Amino acid sequence: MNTDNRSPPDALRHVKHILLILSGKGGVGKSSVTTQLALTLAAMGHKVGVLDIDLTGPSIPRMFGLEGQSIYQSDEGWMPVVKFKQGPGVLKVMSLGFLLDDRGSSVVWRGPKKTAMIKQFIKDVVWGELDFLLIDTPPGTSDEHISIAEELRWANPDGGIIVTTPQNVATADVKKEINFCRKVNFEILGVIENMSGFVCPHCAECTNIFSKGGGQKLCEDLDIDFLGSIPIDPTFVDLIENQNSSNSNLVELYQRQALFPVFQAIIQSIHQNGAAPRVSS
Ligand SMILES: Nc1ncnc2c1ncn2[C@@H]1O[C@H](COP(=O)(O)OP(=O)(O)OP(=O)(O)O)[C@@H](O)[C@H]1O
Ligand code: SF4
Repeated sequence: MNTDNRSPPDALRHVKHILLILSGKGGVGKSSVTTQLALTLAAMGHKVGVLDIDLTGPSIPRMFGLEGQSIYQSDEGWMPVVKFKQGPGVLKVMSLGFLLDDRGSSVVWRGPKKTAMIKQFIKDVVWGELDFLLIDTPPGTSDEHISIAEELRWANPDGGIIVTTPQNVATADVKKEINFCRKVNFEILGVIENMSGFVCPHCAECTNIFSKGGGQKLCEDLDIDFLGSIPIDPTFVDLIENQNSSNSNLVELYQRQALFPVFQAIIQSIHQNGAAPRVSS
């Protein structure tokens, strides 16, 4: 186990990119965006890990249809749950949700216990080789954020992706998230505007329910990248809500959804923002 706090933890030595998914407010679709980014990357043939550090309301197991799964602890550490493996594409998931006995309840923990758990999540999960590790954080800036910033200090993460909705785009919450990234020296990879318009299931026409262009304007004003907007897509909700743990062809199902090309474009703009891999292959 890693004891030198000036070098990246051993568990992250073979991880090429580390991205944090952040949001100023709850319910804007941060976990959905994390899930969709992971599925898109896996469908593109990447090795992907998802780490859910939302300790008070871990929703990632439900999003991947993995509720009820338990974690195997080897001599090296916790083995993440493998959701998908096909060709070069792999998707592994780790969440506090897998470690809770009563899966319906959320956890009320004080700062030191949260810090200890995040430390373990960063140091003790056996990811192996990954192209991307996506870290789903709780909304706002909380103890978990401070701890993750501290734990990743020597791991050189690529940076944070901020998820917002058109209604929340210009609010103080988003700006607080941006300030947090700047304070802890996380690169801001850009902003994703979620629930931006509604795609009609009948004719696929996109109607802008709220005003459009706020995310782009905010990014221009603050000199950060706008990564793209994601419409409300009822077919995606069906996919997430109706899957179960035996559904191993989730990635193929996902590729057929209207949102797949949207996420491919977002990943392309993340690439264009150009963080070099942390490790060479
Ligand atoms: N683009 C979208 N189209 C349709 N439904 C969506 C979309 N994005 C998110 N949702 C739905 O909105 C709800 C909230 O999303 P999600 O749980 O991802 O939000 P969150 O920001 O992670 O919330 P939390 O505050 O719990 O962390 C979920 O039911 C999800 O299925
Ligand atoms: S967008 Fe077109 S098909 Fe969809 S509900 Fe409106 S009128 Fe009907």
